[in-house]
Amino acid sequence: MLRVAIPNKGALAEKASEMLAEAGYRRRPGPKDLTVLDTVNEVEFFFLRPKDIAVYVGSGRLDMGITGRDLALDSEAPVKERLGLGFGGSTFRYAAPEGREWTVADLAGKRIATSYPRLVRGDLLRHGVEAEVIRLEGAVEISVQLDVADAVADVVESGVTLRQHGLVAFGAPICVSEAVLLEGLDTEDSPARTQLAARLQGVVIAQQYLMLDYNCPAALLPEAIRIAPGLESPTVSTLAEQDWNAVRVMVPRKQANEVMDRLAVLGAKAILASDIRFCRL
Ligand SMILES: Nc1ncnc2c1ncn2[C@@H]1O[C@H](COP(=O)(O)OP(=O)(O)OP(=O)(O)O)[C@@H](O)[C@H]1O
Ligand SMILES: O=P(O)(O)OC[C@H]1O[C@H](OP(=O)(O)OP(=O)(O)O)[C@H](O)[C@@H]1O
Ligand SMILES: [Mg+2]
Repeated sequence: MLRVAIPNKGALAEKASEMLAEAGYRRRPGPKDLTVLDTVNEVEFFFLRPKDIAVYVGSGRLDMGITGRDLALDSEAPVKERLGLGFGGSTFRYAAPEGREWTVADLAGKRIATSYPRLVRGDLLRHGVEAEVIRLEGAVEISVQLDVADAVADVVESGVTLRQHGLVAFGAPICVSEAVLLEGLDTEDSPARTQLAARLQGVVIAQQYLMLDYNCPAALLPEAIRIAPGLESPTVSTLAEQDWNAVRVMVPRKQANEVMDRLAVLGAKAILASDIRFCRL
């Protein structure tokens, strides 16, 4: 039985559970259940605090886990990323009161509030900066106006919370994060482990790509394929109308409109984009 940790609450919990349900795994029956046994797929899920998940996986007591890359780094647990899951995206950044140009070197001798103390200490060490790291549980951005800290290091998603508290981010991001599927450093693949990773990858790709269908004069096909080359090679079939082809190709969701515009300008017709629900590549 594969033992897998899932966030029980917080920013990643709902999407992690939804992604596993899309991948065909059993849902948690109630919001307070701490374990779910999926006997069909030979997986037992443990619903844990996202901050603790890398610790459990690193200890070898659990085989895999879903949590944030930034949380896993801060845990310093011996784990590695098997797969990026494409949600829970954020950056982890220094920020300080607006009105002057800050650099990381300016943090020397300052008090820095954060919920990710090990991540911050490691980064300060790399920069050769000595500063006091103050560990807070949350609402870190308020610590500067309450004079508990001079600067913060925190998760930035939209940047709204920083702006609301008169702070500006500076320096390169300490971490560019997303939700990840983790496993221990020395792990052997089992059918259940390979299946979980492959199914989740199928959902990630299905969410990141669209299926594009279009009709195209045969003479324009090479140029059309240059515009949308697909993951491996587009499927090309012949239409009843002479010298026309029907083409089917996967395109990244973010580029879909631009690709459709370019195909239309080229002379393609009946360009249709549709969702992909699941896939195995
Ligand atoms: N807007 C956001 N706020 C907080 N965390 C976010 C956000 N967007 C993405 N994340 C990611 O979610 C993870 C934090 O999860 P966590 O459950 O600790 O969040 P939380 O909502 O702050 O929960 P709690 O406040 O109960 O600790 C990190 O990996 C972080 O990068
Ligand atoms: O850039 P933004 O979109 O504003 O998001 C980032 C903010 O959201 C999170 O706080 P959360 O609501 O989780 O509260 P917490 O600080 O108590 O964890 C995070 O810790 C930042 O404060
Ligand atoms: Mg939080």
